[in-house]
Order: sequence, then structure tokens, then C-alpha cells
Amino acid sequence: MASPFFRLASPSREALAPFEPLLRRYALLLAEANAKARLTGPTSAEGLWEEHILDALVALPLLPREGAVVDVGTGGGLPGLAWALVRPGLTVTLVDSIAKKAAALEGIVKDLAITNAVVRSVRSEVVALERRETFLVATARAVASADVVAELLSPLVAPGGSLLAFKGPSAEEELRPGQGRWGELGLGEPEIFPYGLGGKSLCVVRWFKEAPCPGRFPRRAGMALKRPWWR
Ligand SMILES: C[S@@+](CC[C@H](N)C(=O)[O-])C[C@H]1O[C@@H](n2cnc3c(N)ncnc32)[C@H](O)[C@@H]1O
Repeated sequence: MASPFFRLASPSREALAPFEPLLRRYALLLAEANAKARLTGPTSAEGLWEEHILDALVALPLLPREGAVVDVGTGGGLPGLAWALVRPGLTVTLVDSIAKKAAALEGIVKDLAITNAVVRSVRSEVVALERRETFLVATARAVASADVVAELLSPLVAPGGSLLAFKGPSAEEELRPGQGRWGELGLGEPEIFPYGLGGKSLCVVRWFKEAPCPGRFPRRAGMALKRPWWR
């Protein structure tokens, strides 16, 4: 595991100012949708702002200005929709296998009237077959342990691109089984970028896609979780 180059942090108020009205509207719509479809934890717009939207935006320094991004297990659009709102040059595909969540998110995207985000109600393994290695960045937040996330994301990302996983304090432990073996997924060794938010120690794990992903990935839906690739 490579040591971090720098700590991440939420963007400053000044940096966010041009996007704040749109982001606040997103927080409001998400709070409303949450009451119906249980998309994410907190139910108040303020709680969502603090715990989720600012959290999603800590990864901005690791993102390109433009290109195709996929957010696997996006739920209410985190982190992908928050990224699409502040980086209009990105084209973000928001993927969630639960139809009810995807429908609620579709409503939010429509209401925000943005054109650089699309919602897909499908499993990521299916997207990886349809659009194999065509994304510049793939991300996942609160979806699975880091080793499982790496398997789900790798077949989506073009060589030269990157994988970004939002993780808590157990990241190092989750990465341990893959140590020295990430090349089996076409990945380099992961880097951990730590940050703190609301008193919690969190991090973003980044892998570079160094080589094409072996053809045996994606495996059948659910296999990544059932039988880890490194076993
Ligand atoms: C706990 S939610 C996280 C939502 C959001 N990323 C967040 O941070 O609030 C995890 C979501 O991942 C979805 N999910 C898990 N594995 C998936 C896969 N392989 N493809 C698509 N969606 C997946 C689940 O349906 C669930 O809605």
C-alpha cells in the first residue's frame, strides 16, 4: 500500500460558492426523496449536506475536469451526482440495482435539469459487459469492502483511468488480502488518501488501472461478494 501524498478535505466555502445553490437544491430534493425511498442515512437537508454532500466532494482533487465517470451503487447519487453538479465537464453514469432507488434518483436528476448525469437501474456487472473499460473513473461509496469494490469497478475502467473507493477506518484491513496481487485485476497498488469529517476518520482509496482487466471479470452477479477474487 502506498503512503498518501496528501490529506483530502471538503472544499472551502469560496470554492463551492458558484455551485452552492444547485448543491443545496440537491440536498433538499434528496431529503424529500429519502422520506419515500430510503436512499441514504440522514433525513434533513442539513444533515445530508454535512455528512454526504461535503463528504462526496472531498474527492474533487482526485477527479479529472472532463471524461466519463461511473458511480456504482449510487443510491441517492453519492458521490456521482454531487460530482456532476460541480464538474459539468464530467459525464456521470449513476448505477444502482434497486429500481425504486434509481427511479427516485431519476426524479432528482430531472428536477435539477442537468444534462451530464444519467441513471441506470441495473447491476454494475451488466454495465461492465455493455461498456467494458470505457470509463475514465469508477467510484463506489458505502457499497462493499475495498477488495470487492476493486473487482466490481476494474472491468469498467479504461487502462490509464482510476478507481476511487470511499472507506472508513477499516480500509487497510480490507485491502490486506489483495496486497501484491492487485495486478490480477489490472490494477496498481492502492493509495490511501485520509480525511476527517464530523469527527470520523475516513479515506478515499485510489487504484490506477495499469493494464486491461482479465476477461474472467466481471463474474456473474453477486460472485464478487460470495467468493472473493483473491481466494
Ligand atoms: C448503502 S447504499 C450506498 C448509496 C450511496 N453510494 C451512498 O453513499 O449513500 C449501497 C447501494 O449499492 C447498490 N449496489 C450494491 N452492489 C451493486 C452492484 N454490483 N451494482 C449496482 N448497485 C449495487 C445497492 O443496491 C445499494 O443501493
